[in-house]
Amino acid sequence: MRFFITGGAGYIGSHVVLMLLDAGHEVVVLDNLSTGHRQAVPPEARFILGDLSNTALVDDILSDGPWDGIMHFAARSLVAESMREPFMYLRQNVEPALSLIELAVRHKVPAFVFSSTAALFSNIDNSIISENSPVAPCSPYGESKLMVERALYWADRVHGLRSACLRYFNAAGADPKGRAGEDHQPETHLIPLAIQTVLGKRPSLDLFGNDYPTPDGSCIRDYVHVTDLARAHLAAVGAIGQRSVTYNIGNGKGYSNLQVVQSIERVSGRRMNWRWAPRRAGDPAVLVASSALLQRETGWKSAFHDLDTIVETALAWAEKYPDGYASVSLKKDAASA
Ligand SMILES: NC(=O)c1ccc[n+]([C@@H]2O[C@H](COP(=O)([O-])OP(=O)(O)OC[C@H]3O[C@@H](n4cnc5c(N)ncnc54)[C@H](O)[C@@H]3O)[C@@H](O)[C@H]2O)c1
Ligand SMILES: O=c1ccn([C@@H]2O[C@H](COP(=O)(O)OP(=O)(O)O[C@H]3O[C@H](CO)[C@H](O)[C@H](O)[C@H]3O)[C@@H](O)[C@H]2O)c(=O)[nH]1
Repeated sequence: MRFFITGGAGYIGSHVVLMLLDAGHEVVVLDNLSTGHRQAVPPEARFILGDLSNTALVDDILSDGPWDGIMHFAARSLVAESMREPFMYLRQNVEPALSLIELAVRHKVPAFVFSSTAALFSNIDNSIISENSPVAPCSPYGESKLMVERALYWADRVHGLRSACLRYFNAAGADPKGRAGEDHQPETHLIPLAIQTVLGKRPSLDLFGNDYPTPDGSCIRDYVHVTDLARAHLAAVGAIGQRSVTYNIGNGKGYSNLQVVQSIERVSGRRMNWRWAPRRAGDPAVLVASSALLQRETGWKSAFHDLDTIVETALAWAEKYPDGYASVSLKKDAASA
């Protein structure tokens, strides 16, 4: 099969690219490298440096069909940043996505897979979140993803574009073979920051908020291994067929921010300095997924069930590449692309 991947040089996109290539598929990646890394895209994939908002470029790429699907990862994706820059988030996450959806319709692409998010939910009653739970984003980031989900709904109703909206809960971990990992500059995610702290690359870690309605007062998140997440993309393409689908993707188990610190200390065998800090704007207290629908309809099951096994892979990658992708050399044939 042949896929067009936006944001394939990013954390989740690069793991999906690896999985598609491993399965023998053909992949074309468009990425502006704003938060991604050229080294994250293997030479077996075609890499195009460019911005999604360049509609002429995207039109040109899609003209070179036929395609079996588009996977759209490229976005701004930081909850806290979106609370400071709401219009930038709404504009940059929604406008290029609308153009891409229109082009997918025009070029008759049979499947559109969209990176949606748990940030669609406020979850005020701290329940397990299913696809039928009420959506109520706590941040402009979550709102921007909801807008794109709605655009995809209308693209299906009016034009028959079939899509999969995959609502990832918290992606974590690294490729078990060590070929890709998480490297954001600057890093804002809890697990990589805590790993950098335990490895002595940061003096200490702030945990945002100890007054949430949870057992230890810190937020609870559902961490799903990035390779399990990648597998869900292949499963979703298989499920699309004659209809559009929406799936929540997590492990169904929540870990508090404090438990994340404890897991990293346990797995690494080292202690880290951390302290409580004020709440971070835009954070719901508890986000835990029910992925029962995805499991029932596609047979998907996570291979990494508990946080320690997820953390092990993230720690292994961080130890192998202490400066992230800056420590990874660009393969010779990729450098010329
Ligand atoms: N990381 C998570 O836990 C998580 C959870 C839920 C949803 N998501 C969503 O999954 C997707 C991937 O997240 P990630 O963590 O891999 O992020 P990331 O920042 O690592 O990857 C995004 C990639 O898109 C590229 N990009 C951004 N804007 C672009 C543009 N205008 N044109 C071309 N390329 C562009 C970046 O350079 C980067 O390579 C995002 O849409 C994000 O909102 C992530
Ligand atoms: O230094 C830090 C960083 C984070 N946190 C806390 O750790 C938890 C997880 O935060 P992350 O920044 O690691 O992840 P988010 O839950 O904010 O967001 C991630 O998962 C979401 C879905 O749940 C989104 O889609 C988003 O793109 C993705 O970055 C939050 O309570 C946050 O406040 C800290 O306490 N200290």
